[in-house]
Amino acid sequence: MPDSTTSRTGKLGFLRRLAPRLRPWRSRLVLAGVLIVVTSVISLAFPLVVRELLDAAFLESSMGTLDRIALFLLGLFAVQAVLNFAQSYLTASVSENVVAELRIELFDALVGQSPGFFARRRVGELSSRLASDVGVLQQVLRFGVPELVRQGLFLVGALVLVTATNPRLTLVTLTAVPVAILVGWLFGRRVRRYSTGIQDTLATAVARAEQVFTQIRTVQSFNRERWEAEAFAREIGSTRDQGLQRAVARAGLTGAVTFAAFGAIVAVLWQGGRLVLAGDLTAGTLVAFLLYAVTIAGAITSLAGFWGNIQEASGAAQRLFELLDHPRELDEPASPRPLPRPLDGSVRFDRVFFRYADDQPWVLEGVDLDIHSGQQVALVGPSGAGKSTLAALIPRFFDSSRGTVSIDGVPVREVALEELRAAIGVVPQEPMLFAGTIRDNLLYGDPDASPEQVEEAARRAHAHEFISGFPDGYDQWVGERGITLSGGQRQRLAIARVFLKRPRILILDEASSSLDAESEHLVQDALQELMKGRTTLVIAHRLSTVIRADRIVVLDGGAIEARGTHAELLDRSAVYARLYRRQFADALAGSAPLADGESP
Ligand SMILES: Nc1ncnc2c1ncn2[C@@H]1O[C@H](COP(=O)(O)OP(=O)(O)OP(=O)(O)O)[C@@H](O)[C@H]1O
Repeated sequence: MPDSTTSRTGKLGFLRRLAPRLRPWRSRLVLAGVLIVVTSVISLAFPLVVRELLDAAFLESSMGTLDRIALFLLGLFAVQAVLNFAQSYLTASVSENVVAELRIELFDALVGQSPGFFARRRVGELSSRLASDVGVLQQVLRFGVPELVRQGLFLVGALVLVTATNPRLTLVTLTAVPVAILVGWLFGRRVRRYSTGIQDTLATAVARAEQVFTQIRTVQSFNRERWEAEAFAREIGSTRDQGLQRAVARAGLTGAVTFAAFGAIVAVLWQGGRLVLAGDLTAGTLVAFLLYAVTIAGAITSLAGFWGNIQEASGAAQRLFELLDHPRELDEPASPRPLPRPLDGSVRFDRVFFRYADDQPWVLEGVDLDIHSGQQVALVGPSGAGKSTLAALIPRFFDSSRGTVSIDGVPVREVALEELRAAIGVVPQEPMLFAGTIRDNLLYGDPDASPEQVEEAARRAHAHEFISGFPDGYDQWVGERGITLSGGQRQRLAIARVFLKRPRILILDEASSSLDAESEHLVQDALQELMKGRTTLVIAHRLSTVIRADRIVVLDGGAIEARGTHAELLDRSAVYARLYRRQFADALAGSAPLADGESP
């Protein structure tokens, strides 16, 4: 899903964006640059030494000179090897650091985005960007850029040296250049197009795999393993096909450029051979010349290959920077207003309108609601009435489109997000845990809590009993999303987590699915304990909750239809009476929740 808001960078534009990230590593880069120059000079000197060696051996028939030059060459290459090693280490250390920072920066940018941002994207795709697009950039930084510098030096150096040796032969060598440029331009664009396609389909495939793994029970219960595997295979197949097309484009690029370059060498050999035969050139000079021609040919080939890499990296970088540049939908206030201390915890909705996007219908239309400090308000209404949406506006998971939500008289938009959210505890309908130990999950509520505090919170949430029953107690491992626990256990851990957070305001979304009577009782008890002394907005699905609440608010079609106590509403609100009648049959049968996911 492209982000239209971001600027498109040019092909080399990403290097400009990377430059500030390279700045802290200036000294290492300069040193690496110096090493590249020195090793390149050694390589460039090689043909000259070879000329001396050959001419000394063959023209002067001097065995001593031959030995000395051979030894000198060995020493020179030993030095070059050491310097190359140092240069590789330096560039690797810079690229590893820069790429790690880029990944961290991207994660920071993503984790600060609103739930709406994630609702519009596939999570697996974002993970893939974080892994593979950044990986492509790493390759270019680590190998591509140093090679670009080295081969550039080879090209210029060798050209200068051959021109000094024999300008006419140089012209023959240079015939390869326009051919290489043309071919590079033609094939390079294709390489980029296929690379972008590969990264995109790979991201889609990874996103699909991730979705399947996290919802494996749904997949298996519908017997869709084969079907999912085939869909995955189709996407991977498309990646493979594009990979092959890219390989063809690349091979075409390299092949054509190599042919042009080596064609030029043959031309030099032919022309130079005639000069040697005519006595205008020594054999040593021709060999030196040939070595330079090979160097030039190699440089042109490498630079063409590098062009392909650049095209690929540019596509990856573009997508990364689009994500990095994506503006936050929820901005931190420029000069945040502090919440009063101590916080009373009153919540007020003032003519609040909300829709999820400009082209979508209103979900909330002019909601006015006052929740006094310490009050328990039950929000009821038919499915889709906007109850969860209303609750989500308090911790600013979304911003109201019009109107104001405020806490103790301070609009939530003007409070620093961290302070705002620290004041609010949320127990969702289906609490999710993280893969880790029970303790890790509880500490999410307060990383600094002592083991005693953790246990106290677990006791108050009626979780200590079952935790103690586990072989590893608080260190028991719970699987991905807490899959190894029962629904009721997960809910009680989620409640304990909020106990540790000690928020002033609570948002509860009651589970609409039924737990067994015992488990239900424990969860209700834990929630009652949690609500004590806190301002609570509970999206109610149970009669008992509604009856206990200080006030009931009936939401219908995005507007408040009625408010009052249970008895008042039975008289006054047709919507409530209807919800209640449906609930009544269930209530007689036990404490089962409402049918159709509706509130009473
Ligand atoms: N992220 C979203 N993007 C677009 N529309 C959404 C989004 N989330 C909810 N909606 C829509 O907003 C409306 C209100 O949804 P909401 O979840 O607030 O209702 P609810 O009263 O909590 O329902 P339920 O009791 O079934 O949970 C629905 O029509 C729903 O389709």
